[in-house]
Amino acid sequence: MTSSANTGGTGEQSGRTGGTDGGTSEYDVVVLGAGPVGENFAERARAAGLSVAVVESELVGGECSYWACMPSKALLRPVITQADARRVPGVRGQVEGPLDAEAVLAHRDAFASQWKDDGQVQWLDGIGARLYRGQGRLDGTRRVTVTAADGARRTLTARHAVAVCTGSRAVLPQLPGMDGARPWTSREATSAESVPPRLAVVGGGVVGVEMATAWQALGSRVTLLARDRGLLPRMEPFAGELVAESLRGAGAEVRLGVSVTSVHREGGTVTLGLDDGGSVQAEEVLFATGRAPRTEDLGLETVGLEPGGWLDVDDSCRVHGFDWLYAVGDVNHRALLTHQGKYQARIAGAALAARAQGVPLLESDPWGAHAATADHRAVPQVVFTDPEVAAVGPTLAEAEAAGHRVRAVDYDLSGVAGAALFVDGYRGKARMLVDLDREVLLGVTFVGPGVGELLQSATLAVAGEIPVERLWHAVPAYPTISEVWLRLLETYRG
Ligand SMILES: Cc1cc2nc3c(=O)[nH]c(=O)nc-3n(C[C@H](O)[C@H](O)[C@H](O)COP(=O)(O)OP(=O)(O)OC[C@H]3O[C@@H](n4cnc5c(N)ncnc54)[C@H](O)[C@@H]3O)c2cc1C
Ligand SMILES: NC(=O)c1ccc[n+]([C@@H]2O[C@H](COP(=O)([O-])OP(=O)(O)OC[C@H]3O[C@@H](n4cnc5c(N)ncnc54)[C@H](O)[C@@H]3O)[C@@H](O)[C@H]2O)c1
Repeated sequence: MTSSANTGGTGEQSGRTGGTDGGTSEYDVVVLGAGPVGENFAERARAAGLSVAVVESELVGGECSYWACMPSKALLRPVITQADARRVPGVRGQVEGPLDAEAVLAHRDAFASQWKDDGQVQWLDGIGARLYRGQGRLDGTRRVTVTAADGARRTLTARHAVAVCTGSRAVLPQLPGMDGARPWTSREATSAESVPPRLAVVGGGVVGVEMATAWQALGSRVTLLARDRGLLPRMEPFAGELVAESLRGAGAEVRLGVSVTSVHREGGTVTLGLDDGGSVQAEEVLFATGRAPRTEDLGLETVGLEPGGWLDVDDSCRVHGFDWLYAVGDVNHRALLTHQGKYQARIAGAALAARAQGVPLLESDPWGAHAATADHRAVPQVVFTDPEVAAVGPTLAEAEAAGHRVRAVDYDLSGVAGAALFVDGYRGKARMLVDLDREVLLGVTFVGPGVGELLQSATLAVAGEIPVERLWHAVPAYPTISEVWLRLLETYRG
């Protein structure tokens, strides 16, 4: 740790500057990528008194702020509000018309900060981290080069650590015709400025179902094409079933078990060839077919790692085989979620600080301060569709495959007074998984309107390993949707 860092300064020590070679600067920590994860890692390192350089090639705030969480949820919030309101007597008649798409898109633009990062740059400045704009690449042990847009290069060296927080990007399948098809990825789906008359969505994962929900409600005729037998294949099957039913009810076409074999654009129309011999036409096509790590142009080969792959890490998010290289957030493929990446940043930041201070033994046991245990045991996720899906921990199939003796306890949410009051004709389902050997919960899934805000109660139960006997004393308020907890526990206890 440097003395300048302890006073809250940037701790930078500069070498030569000028020309296209901007010289060398030294910091305790160099962070590659200023998405939510890089920002949080930088903040933790600064809080520990370490000097920090952050390198960003696009916008400070990352994918999440401009092309993922923020704009997608700003698009979806009006959709869900309208759908809920239409199910409440006395309100229904007041919200019958279509959404005001122009206003929704403007609301989205505001939540994406008009794709400007001034606010987040100011925040970085406020924590005393130094921002370098440009493409960062590893250049051997503890060295990073930064190439700015004008080609100017400088070198940063790290006394303690380099943290790779470069996130992920959308993957496009290699299909005949893809080159000229100008498909949407999640970036266009979250930032488009007008509503296409018809939108084909390929992929039934989270991006596919959320964007199908948003654009159908904004006025597109959506065809959702999923190659799996159900939507949201990584969640409990009833989640995808209820979301598919609702999308169809909203007017979208949902086709399951079908693969796209070709894509062809002619003028304003794109035609998708399907493996069942059929075809689909639309003005735009979104490929929501998963993510790849942003590691292909990162200089990984200079430290003996393969470019283009996910970076495998231990529970402190340190790359296997290195004592100075961390990989945090999407890029390590543990859980591709903002909140989980930020959690990793808090854990990895604490581990880095302890190591920098020479602490001899880290708290690396499960649930210790330096082990991102929740990544394995308690990852929460909300899918912002209508109905919402909120889940934490493994599904029944995953728990059984992992060898747990488990009982799934199901409850129809329409039987809960708070749910019936929430909207007319409430449709939803809850499942909790009880580990029969320890009598604690392994996982919980809720599907239904308004369940997103219930999820933290389930996360507390799972991460806290609260015994079922004690949960019995956690009395849910009447008449809220959370009374489903009582019903689940009653069902379990018989
Ligand atoms: C449409 C969509 C919706 C989503 N919605 C949600 C949601 O509701 N909730 C949720 O929890 N998660 C959501 N996610 C996932 C979430 O966006 C990611 O998990 C999160 O952005 C990961 O953060 P990160 O910091 O690891 O990476 P990113 O946000 O991808 O940030 C990485 C940063 O690194 C920069 N970078 C990359 N390479 C370099 C380099 N060589 N040099 C310098 N800088 C570099 C990039 O420009 C970027 O700014 C969504 C994803 C998508 C696609
Ligand atoms: N609300 C949220 O928390 C939220 C929202 C959006 C995204 N995310 C995160 O972003 C990540 C990326 O989401 P995603 O939906 O892009 O990926 P995903 O991996 O969740 O889903 C991709 C889907 O595309 C399908 N697929 C892959 N290749 C295909 C092909 N060639 N043809 C047809 N289908 C194909 C897969 O079977 C899968 O169902 C997820 O891990 C998710 O956690 C989170």
